[in-house]
Amino acid sequence: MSDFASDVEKGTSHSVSVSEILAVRELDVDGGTKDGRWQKMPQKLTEAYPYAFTVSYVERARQHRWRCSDVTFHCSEGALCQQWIQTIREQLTALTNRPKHLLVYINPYGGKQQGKCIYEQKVAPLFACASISTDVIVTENANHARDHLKTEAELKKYDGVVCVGGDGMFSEIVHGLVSRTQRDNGVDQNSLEEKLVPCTLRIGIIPAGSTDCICYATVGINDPVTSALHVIVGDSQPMDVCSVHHNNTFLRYSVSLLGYGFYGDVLADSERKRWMGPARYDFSGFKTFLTHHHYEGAVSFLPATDTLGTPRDKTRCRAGCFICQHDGQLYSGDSPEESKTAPDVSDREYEMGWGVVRGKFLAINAASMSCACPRSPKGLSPAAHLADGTTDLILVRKCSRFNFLRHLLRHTSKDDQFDMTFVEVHRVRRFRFTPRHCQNDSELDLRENGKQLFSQICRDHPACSCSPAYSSWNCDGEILPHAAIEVGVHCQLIKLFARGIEEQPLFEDLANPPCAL
Ligand SMILES: Nc1ncnc2c1ncn2[C@@H]1O[C@H](COP(=O)(O)OP(=O)(O)OP(=O)(O)O)[C@@H](O)[C@H]1O
Ligand SMILES: CCCCCCCCCCCCC/C=C/[C@@H](O)[C@H](CO)NC(=O)CCCCC
Ligand SMILES: [Ca+2]
Repeated sequence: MSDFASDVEKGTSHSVSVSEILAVRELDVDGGTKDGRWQKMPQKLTEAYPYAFTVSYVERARQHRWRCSDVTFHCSEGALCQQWIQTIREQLTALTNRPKHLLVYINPYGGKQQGKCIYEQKVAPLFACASISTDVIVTENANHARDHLKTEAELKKYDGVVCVGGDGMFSEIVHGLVSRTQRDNGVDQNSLEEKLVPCTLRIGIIPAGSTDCICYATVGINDPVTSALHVIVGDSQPMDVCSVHHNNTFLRYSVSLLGYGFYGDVLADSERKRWMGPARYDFSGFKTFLTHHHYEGAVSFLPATDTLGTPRDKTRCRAGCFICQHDGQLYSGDSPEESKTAPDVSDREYEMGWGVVRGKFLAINAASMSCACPRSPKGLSPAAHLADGTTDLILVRKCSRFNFLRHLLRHTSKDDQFDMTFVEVHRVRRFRFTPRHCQNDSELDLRENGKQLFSQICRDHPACSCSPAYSSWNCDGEILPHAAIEVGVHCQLIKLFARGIEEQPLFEDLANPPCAL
């Protein structure tokens, strides 16, 4: 290296894995790069080492953030300099997991309506630097991206799909890709018994929504630059997808939260307040908490008895998760923790391996992943796994407002939100919900009429404390039209440009990172 000098401080060292190099650029003697960028160089240095190249690489910053850093190497011989550039380029080309051509959908109306600006200012320059070419579609209406992917998009041209938006926008991409894959392979989505065919294209999420829990729970932070860098290095994170059915008819897919009662009511109320932006969830959350409605019905579920780990253990799904690497097919040898610590199950019946719980519920939530988000950094089910083929079914029975508030607040602290007598949680592969007052096909009519009747009565009697018969299902931020549903988990049906949350080094001193090459 005697023919080289780097612009990194003398005496420090810095190693970068090739897999985290983003690009290498040749510099002109005057500091300009071939792609038009310009860099100031000390005159003494350029005299002794007139040839130079710059390596852009991933640098880790605080709280799971990734940043793009540059280091420039100066060289006295042009041929040697070219050799280095050539060798690094060859190494980068050999990384076959990296995308070269991407299809990008931008929702200009998600979150704070910053999607377009976030993409153009923070993401597009990074993709260009890494020589990734893109076809960009700014959506014109809801379901534009879904329908384009389902029917028109020439998927063979691409190495992945990127969505700029929130969980709802991601859900559109999932619906488009999964439906297209099943259609191309002749698989009937309506049958819960059918094994769905996994999607080959990976999906990248550039967070620009209101909750962005899928990004947060797979990367550890909602930061567009970090997510773009995970796309560039070609990360891959498999994810479970739930299919939701009603009367043997497919309704929707869910990757994060399926919530009836509290989260369904929050969503139904918040949809009318989209103009408020992300704050609509705080407003509707508070309002729904005050209404304190409960809903009666029966939940049947097929417990995942053959997996290692339970919803109450302290292990967390992190990058390279051992449990997810085995598709959730591991058997621990111990009896499941839930059978040791199950709360009052007096009204539960076991039939053919299925459990049944009947009662009045404030919330019925199924979390296929932790659902961690800035509002709740540990999430609805902190020990849930991204890709183990199970979902955590959380049943919150009717309790006092005070106790429900304690339960909700525990989502924001270290305390265990499941350690309460009125809460139970089961790791399941399938479940069904049947609301008490409807068990036939005319459910929807009954529901619509019932809702109208109820809201009329309650408008007439504002102090009324009774609950309506039905809530709605919140399916990743979309309202479902039916209360009675059956749900099955499809293990690792999709893949993201992510790697799961990386463990933080114990003694990280990021204000003073080690640096030199
Ligand atoms: N051009 C568009 N006009 C109107 N709606 C759109 C458009 N493009 C997408 N949508 C819809 O907007 C809805 C919300 O978008 P998105 O998920 O990006 O933001 P959000 O709801 O604010 O965030 P989150 O889902 O994280 O809470 C999605 O369900 C999507 O179908
Ligand atoms: C009174 C104190 C209350 C404190 C409670 C904090 C609990 C927060 C848990 C948040 C869980 C989010 C689950 C993710 C759901 C997403 O699929 C969906 C679409 O983006 N978002 C919501 O439904 C938005 C849901 C927003 C709920 C508030
Ligand atoms: Ca899961």
